[in-house]
Amino acid sequence: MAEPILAFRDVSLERGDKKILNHIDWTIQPKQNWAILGLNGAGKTTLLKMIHGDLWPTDGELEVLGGVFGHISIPELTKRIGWVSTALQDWLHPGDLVEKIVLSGKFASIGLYERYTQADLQAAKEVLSEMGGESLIGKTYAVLSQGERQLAMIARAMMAKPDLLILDEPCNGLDLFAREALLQRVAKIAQMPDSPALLFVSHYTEELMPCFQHVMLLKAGEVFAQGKRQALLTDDKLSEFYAAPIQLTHIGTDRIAVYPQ
Ligand SMILES: Nc1ncnc2c1ncn2[C@@H]1O[C@H](COP(=O)(O)OP(=O)(O)OP(=O)(O)O)[C@@H](O)[C@H]1O
Repeated sequence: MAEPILAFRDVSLERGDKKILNHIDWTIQPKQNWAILGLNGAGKTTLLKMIHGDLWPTDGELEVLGGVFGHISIPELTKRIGWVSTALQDWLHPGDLVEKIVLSGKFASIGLYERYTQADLQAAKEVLSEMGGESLIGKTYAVLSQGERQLAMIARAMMAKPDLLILDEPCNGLDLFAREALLQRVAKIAQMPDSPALLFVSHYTEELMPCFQHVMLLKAGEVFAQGKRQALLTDDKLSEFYAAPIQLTHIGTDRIAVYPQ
């Protein structure tokens, strides 16, 4: 059997006397795309930082892209992981051209410090166009809308041809239509023949596109439930998860929205 994209084996993380993540057992198999839902403070960002090698387990074993922490080079690992989050945007240089920001993804750098060729720059423009951002070529990052910035971030992540693409609340700050466009883009990436494994973190069930067939419900640092979306995105399971009465609305045939009752 092919090696998993990642495997948490009884992983915990403590800071002082606080258990931030508690006995996490979770495996992503190749060709699976996962979504993580959890309330504020559930531990989602901490979990992602662990996958990216920014935080290490205090207990248990963590394997990512075929390497077990403690036996792999973290800088080599992070080159294989694309990361899209609005937090990352604060680090970018707003005066840079969008295509150069996309190209920087190849070198996993903020700004361009490595030598690059015109062919590299052309490849960055092609990735940007492939992601639906052709009209952004030649613009500086500073003038882009939030939706356009997120698209550029996705192109930047894809530039490195990652094996795993983490989308950490990528719809933050997007209007209804920009959000839907971004979600459709994510669904298209999932359909690409050489698509990376996708890991999508959100607070909102309506953002979980059908390409996310697997879901983890994370609650207070523990896996409340994990598995196929049909089993988890239900009225009963989600009201138990949120410990509150909810109203669940179907959107089309395969998406749902949830509101407090
Ligand atoms: N270094 C740390 N020391 C102590 N507590 C921490 C540390 N880092 C995170 N925490 C706590 O761990 C919990 C989980 O934080 P985390 O940021 O992972 O949650 P989250 O699910 O991403 O939340 P949000 O949806 O609000 O972004 C929070 O209660 C947070 O205060």
